[in-house]
Amino acid sequence: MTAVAVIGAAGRMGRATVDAVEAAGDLTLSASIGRNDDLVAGLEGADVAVVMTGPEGVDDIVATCVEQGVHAVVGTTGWTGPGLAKVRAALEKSPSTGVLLAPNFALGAVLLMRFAAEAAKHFESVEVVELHHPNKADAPSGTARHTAEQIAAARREAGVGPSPDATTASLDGARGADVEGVRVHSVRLRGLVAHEEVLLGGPGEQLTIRHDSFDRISFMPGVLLAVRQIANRPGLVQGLEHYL
Ligand SMILES: NC(=O)c1ccc[n+]([C@@H]2O[C@H](COP(=O)([O-])OP(=O)(O)OC[C@H]3O[C@@H](n4cnc5c(N)ncnc54)[C@H](O)[C@@H]3O)[C@@H](O)[C@H]2O)c1
Ligand SMILES: O=C(O)C1=N[C@H](C(=O)O)CCC1
Repeated sequence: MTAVAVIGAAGRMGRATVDAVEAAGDLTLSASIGRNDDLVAGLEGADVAVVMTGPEGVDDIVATCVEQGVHAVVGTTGWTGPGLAKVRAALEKSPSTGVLLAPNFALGAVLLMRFAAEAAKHFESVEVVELHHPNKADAPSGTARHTAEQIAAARREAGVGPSPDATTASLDGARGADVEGVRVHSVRLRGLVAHEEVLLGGPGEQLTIRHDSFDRISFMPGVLLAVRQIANRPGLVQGLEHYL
């Protein structure tokens, strides 16, 4: 049995993860850890931690997991740069521990990113639109950022130039955020869960690739897959696509 601690257990994703772990015959829930709980005590006896907190302080949480020798499956988005350096430093001292940073655990979203990177080599224009519930803390979504990065890398490798754009925006933000030269637009709307569209344009045609998570249950097969595999994947891995 793999013992799993869920960090951020009282949140939307944390609750779904606790239910999924409890329903899995080969996993046991060793701790449900909330904001005011002692993290180190909560990690005692855990093989894997699933981190589903907000972005604030998540670098310290993941570094603590690594220091305790507990593999970390991290769903939290909206943190990059210096935070990641902290995690890398912890991993240097504990190289057999695994950390997976997965901006999206839904299989369909992982496939959307793969298809979008392939398609973006063949179209002049590409932009990303992400649409989420209004309680989301960060923008752009981690998925949209990861999608745009993969699109940018594929276009660079294929020698495709920037998307044509003669517009001068008269208001800041009108053209969205620029992620490695790819425009990313963030919508926050009551009623939504997590959705993304990649719009690709060429002369006389458009291809739209869209993924919808209507329920957080959509993320759970990916979370469980990661929990089951992470012991065999030491070091830092970014993106669930590397586990598929
Ligand atoms: N990777 C994915 O597939 C995926 C899917 C959905 C959401 N997310 C991301 O997961 C994160 C959580 O989303 P949510 O909708 O569940 O948010 P949420 O606000 O509902 O839940 C976050 C929870 O974390 C708790 N928390 C904050 N700091 C903590 C700490 N130091 N220790 C323990 N608990 C702490 C909060 O009290 C809250 O209960 C976000 O970053 C979101 O973008 C990722
Ligand atoms: O609900 C959220 O918050 C989500 N966040 C992730 C992201 O930022 O990409 C994945 C989808 C849901």
